[in-house]
Order: sequence, then structure tokens, then C-alpha cells
Amino acid sequence: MINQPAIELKQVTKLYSTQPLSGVESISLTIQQGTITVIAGASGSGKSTLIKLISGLMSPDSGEVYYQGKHVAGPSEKLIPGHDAMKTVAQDFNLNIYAKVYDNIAGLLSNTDLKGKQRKTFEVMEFLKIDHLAQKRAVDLSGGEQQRVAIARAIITGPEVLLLDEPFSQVDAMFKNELRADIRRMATYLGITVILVSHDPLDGLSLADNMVIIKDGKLIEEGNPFYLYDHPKKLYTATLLTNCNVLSKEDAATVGIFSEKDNIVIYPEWIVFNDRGLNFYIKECLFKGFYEELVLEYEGVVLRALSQSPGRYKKGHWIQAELTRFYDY
Ligand SMILES: Nc1ncnc2c1ncn2[C@@H]1O[C@H](COP(=O)(O)OP(=O)(O)OP(=O)(O)O)[C@@H](O)[C@H]1O
Repeated sequence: MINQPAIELKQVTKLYSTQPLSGVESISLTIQQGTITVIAGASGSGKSTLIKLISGLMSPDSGEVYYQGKHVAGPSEKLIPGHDAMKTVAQDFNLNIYAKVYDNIAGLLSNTDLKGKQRKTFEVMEFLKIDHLAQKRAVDLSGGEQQRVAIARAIITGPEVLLLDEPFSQVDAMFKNELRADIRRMATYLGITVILVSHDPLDGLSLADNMVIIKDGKLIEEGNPFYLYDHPKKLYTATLLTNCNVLSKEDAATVGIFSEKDNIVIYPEWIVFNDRGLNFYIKECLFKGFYEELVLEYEGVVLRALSQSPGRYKKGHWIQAELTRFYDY
């Protein structure tokens, strides 16, 4: 059910004794049951460490992880590490690559009820649209198909929480959309709480109920993706979620924005072409399909703007553009 905390992290710290120290520090986070949480951050920011801590595959140095109000036991407290209600799909998929898809999935169920085992395996394969691949060896599948088999293996035993480590890293744009839809179906129809980590937050914008931004092992900001995109409290969030322009206060003043803060952020879509704006020189027109990115210059200050009329503006021409919004940090 939505709006019941499934997972709670209280001041969780796990530091590796590297120089400088790395890991995660003092992370407090609440994850509601049946929701999709996307943990986004650059490579090395601590995302994989965080999901290992949540699922009990690693113990925190300090702080506590709770699942449904109960302490999550770490590897030293359990014979088989990992919380029984949680399953992780790691980046390497962990498949038996020379075995058939069917056996990769069915092999996780016991043989006490063979008919039930077959039925359940086909149910899960159908749910993930891989039933036609049942007799193929995993090694002969595409990366996207292997990913689905890995997810099928993870959900066949009915976990309550599914953790996905970089599920979008090896798949093309078309498959990303299908994968997003599958993840949403698992949360909606199976009631699974999904936590996924991605170094590219744009992968998660349309999927996440809650987005968590981490940087250098610290939780920077979290919230609904729409709100985070539109009202980032931190410069880092703005630069991670958007391809924004970041100006110094001096450059901002040149284009008519006055602030005492050091960084002035202007999203490309906040630059509007009308006759109220400054007269910019068009340095570049970069065709992107249904839109164009224009690189504009005004007295040495360069800004990227968007045009939804490809072909309309030309490199070397001039254009009037108004900067309608900004944030300062
Ligand atoms: N077992 C370990 N021993 C020492 N340092 C580690 C260990 N595991 C991770 N680290 C370091 O901790 C930091 C966080 O690593 P982690 O794998 O959690 O980050 P990540 O955000 O998942 O990165 P990526 O996106 O590259 O997978 C990195 O600097 C990494 O080098």
C-alpha cells in the first residue's frame, strides 16, 4: 500500500578506508511501500553502497536500516546475507549464461511442486514478455533480454522490494521506455517497492515517485522529480537534472540579471525569443530532431537556448531573446 514507510534509513554511514574516505555518510531516507525511488548521482557517489546497505548485503558503520519497522540484519548476523524480502539485480545480471532462460528462472523455485513451478515460471516470463525466449540460452540473448531474465529471476520468489543497480546502462532508448513501463507495472500490479540507481537521472525523471540525489556519499536533495526539476534547492541538483546554463554574477549582470550569489542558473527553455529581449548573436544552430539548440552570445556571454522551429534561425544571424527566469546559488 502506498504511504506506508517500507524502508527507513537513520543516519546511515559506511565509509571505506580509502584516501580520501569514500562510501556514504549520514544518510536518512524514508521509502514508501509500493513506490519507485530513483537514487541518482555521479559515478562513485555511493549509490551501489547505499543499495547494499538497504538490502542487508553490507552493514553500516553507524546508523540503522529498518524494513517495516524492524532492524535489517547485516551479513555478519545472517547465514545467507541479504534481507529475505528484498532482491537485487546487479549490474552483471548474475545469470547462468549457458543455461536456458527457463532454467535460469525456474531454478530458483523448489521441486516440491513441479506443476506449480512450471506455471509460476511461465507467469513471470509472460509478465516480462520473455516467454518466447524460454528455450534459448542466456548467452544468446541481447543485453536487454538478459536484463529481463535477471529481473524475472529476482521477482520469481515474490520479493517485496526490488533493487536495480543501473538498469538502464546497457540498453538503447527504445528498450529504456519498455523497461520503464515494466518497472512501473511491477510496482502497480505486484505491489513491489522498487529502488533503482542510475548515474543518469534523466532515465528516472518520468519513472520516479521520489528521486534522491547523492553526491560524494551525501544525500543532497530528494523529492518528486517534477518539483526537483522545477525548484532545485541546490546547484548540483540543477546541473544533474538539466542541461542548464550556469553564469557567474558578473556574466549574469552583463545579460541583465543582478544577484549577489556566485552562480546564476538559466534553463535553456527559460530563454524566450521575443522583441523584449537583448540582441544575441547566433554562434551555432545544433539540429536535434524536433528541436534545435541555439548557442547565443551577448558581449562575450554565451548561453544555450532551445528553438522548437528547426531551420528558422541561422548561424551568424541575430536574434532577440528574453531571459524569463533564473535561480541563484
Ligand atoms: N569495497 C570497497 N573498498 C574501498 N572503496 C570502495 C569499495 N566499494 C566502493 N568503494 C568506493 O566508494 C565510493 C562509492 O562507491 P559506489 O560503488 O557505492 O558508488 P556508485 O555511485 O555506485 O558508483 P558507480 O556508478 O560507478 O557504480 C567510490 O569512491 C568507490 O571507489
